[in-house]
Amino acid sequence: MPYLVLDRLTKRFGPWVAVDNLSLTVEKGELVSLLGPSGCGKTTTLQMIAGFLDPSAGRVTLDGADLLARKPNERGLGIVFQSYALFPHMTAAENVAFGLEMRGIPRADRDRMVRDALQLVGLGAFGDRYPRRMSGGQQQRVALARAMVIKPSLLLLDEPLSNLDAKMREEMQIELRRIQRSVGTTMILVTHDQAEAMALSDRVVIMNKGRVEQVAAPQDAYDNPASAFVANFLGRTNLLQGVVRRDGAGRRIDVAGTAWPVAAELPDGPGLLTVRPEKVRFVDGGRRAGPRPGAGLSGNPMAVRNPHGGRRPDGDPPARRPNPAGRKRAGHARLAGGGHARDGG
Ligand SMILES: Nc1ncnc2c1ncn2[C@@H]1O[C@H](COP(=O)(O)OP(=O)(O)OP(=O)(O)O)[C@@H](O)[C@H]1O
Repeated sequence: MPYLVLDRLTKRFGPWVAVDNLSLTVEKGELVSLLGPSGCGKTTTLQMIAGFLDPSAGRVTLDGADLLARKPNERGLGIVFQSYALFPHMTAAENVAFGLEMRGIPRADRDRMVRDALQLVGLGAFGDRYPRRMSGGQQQRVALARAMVIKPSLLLLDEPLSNLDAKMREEMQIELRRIQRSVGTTMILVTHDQAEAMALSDRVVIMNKGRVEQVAAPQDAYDNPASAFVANFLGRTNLLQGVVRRDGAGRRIDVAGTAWPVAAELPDGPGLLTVRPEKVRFVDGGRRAGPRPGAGLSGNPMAVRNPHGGRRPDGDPPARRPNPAGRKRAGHARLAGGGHARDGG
């Protein structure tokens, strides 16, 4: 049974639907990111899990129990926000200890737990330091220690690294992943940063206008985007219009006279071929013109979606190696490079 289940979760603010029928399951120990542009409903989803917002419809269960029936402070969740929200008049250790005190944990246990938590986030020597004398990254580590010290059944992270400079953010990403792996805490991370989600997550939930576009492992979402939105949102791509149909060799998409193999489930009709710029190699009449000897239009993560129909069903990935021979292949490279590529060759 999945550990966390969001079942058709919906949040309306008046007529505005911020989260629309969102369903998701998360396994114990997973780190899943909610990723999407500003306003797509990531924080609203997190706040419904945390209990700060009541859903308009839907259910949330954690380890089989109905989470919505519990008050926020009875849910056993850890939460880390973008702003570290530390008490400025308390040392790092006192900040971490605060939640334990509230829970009535005896002093001796508390001291040991605080020490362990600060150690876990690499701040073993900083217990006596006040927040104002710590860097942003260190303050966020204290906030993380404070959330982890209660051994939460689920840790919710809302843009926790977005206040940090680029270098610190990268360090903290590595640190967060290390901590998550070593402790095995189930985590939901809200971020609008594609690279962060790709680097940290077991799976990403790509959201758009309150709805889920795709749930997949990061590389899979990049290689096999379920929609044009996902293809565009995760890195750069060229979207080429074509027509999906079946011919003697199987199902293909015809783009400007060249047929490319695609997943068998795609419906007939208009479709989009996505070609990542880094997968394009140029050739000239079969002679080498690109960086790799003998390479034509190579690689090729590409996915297709019928823009007027449903999404590509999960299952067979798109064909890996389109192989129209010789000049035809070169023609394709020119089409992609000359017509659409922003970074081709
Ligand atoms: N209290 C509220 N009242 C009315 N509308 C709201 C309220 N809270 C959020 N919204 C709207 O719901 C939508 C989703 O907001 P949400 O904060 O969940 O987006 P987000 O994906 O987290 O965006 P960001 O990355 O900018 O934080 C937005 O259009 C927002 O304006």
